[in-house]
Amino acid sequence: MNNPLVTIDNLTVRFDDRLVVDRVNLSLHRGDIITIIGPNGAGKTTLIKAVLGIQPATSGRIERTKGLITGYVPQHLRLESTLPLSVRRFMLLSGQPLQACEAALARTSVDHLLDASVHHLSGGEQQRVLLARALVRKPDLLVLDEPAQGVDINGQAALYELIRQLRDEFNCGVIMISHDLHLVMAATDKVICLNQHVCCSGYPADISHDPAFIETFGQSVAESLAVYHHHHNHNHDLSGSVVTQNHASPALEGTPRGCQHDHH
Ligand SMILES: Nc1ncnc2c1ncn2[C@@H]1O[C@H](COP(=O)(O)OP(=O)(O)OP(=O)(O)O)[C@@H](O)[C@H]1O
Repeated sequence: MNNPLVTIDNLTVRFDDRLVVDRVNLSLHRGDIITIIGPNGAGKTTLIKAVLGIQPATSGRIERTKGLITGYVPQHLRLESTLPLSVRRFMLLSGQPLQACEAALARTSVDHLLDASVHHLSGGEQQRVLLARALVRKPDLLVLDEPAQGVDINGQAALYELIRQLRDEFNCGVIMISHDLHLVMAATDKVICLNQHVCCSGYPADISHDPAFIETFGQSVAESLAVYHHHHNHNHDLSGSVVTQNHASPALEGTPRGCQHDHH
């Protein structure tokens, strides 16, 4: 196994004493596609910002391989709407030459939009332009915050396929957040279900049966994806915090709070 691009060890992030990420461990290698799923406010964006090095840890350790080049597709593209901005100029803001920008746009199939205004792109076009900008520096690690938002269902499948191809071409690692559970199950390698702490993680075929997954996403979603059981003995309240129960196994002492179940 190659050395990890990023290692996260017991990462905890609090905002004003509010626990948002709770003792998360993660390591990301070249070739990995890791998808983080979880409810709104579960700490997903905070976690990937920590991976990017733009969110400091309250405690724990984030280690990134020396010289790591990251490409980031943020959740929202916040641009001053009164400022005229073409795709060409937006791409050049990356500091890379026009030729590299054009090649990246061609790779995500939006090179025909070079002279279009970024303010007038459709949802799908915008995501592909953002992906091109993330690619232009030939990243070792692609970090994508809901890359398929605003993209229609056929476009979503194509986008996930493109991400897989890019992983192969660039031999990079990919970590992304997604709410498109069916596509995640079909198109990613490893899934982490986050609700402040890691509720469950593993390969899609396993995680879709995990009671922690069922608890987080509901029975009907889980049933549409499949079912199987292991012992899971914690619950979450509405804020996502773990509701302590009295029957935690002594054998699991020292494991992160809320992870008192077998992992797959
Ligand atoms: N810089 C910040 N200062 C204070 N609170 C923050 C900050 N960033 C995020 N939060 C809070 O931390 C919690 C987790 O936010 P985060 O964006 O990580 O969640 P998420 O899982 O990505 O949610 P969503 O699926 O809705 O995008 C939220 O309650 C959010 O309001």
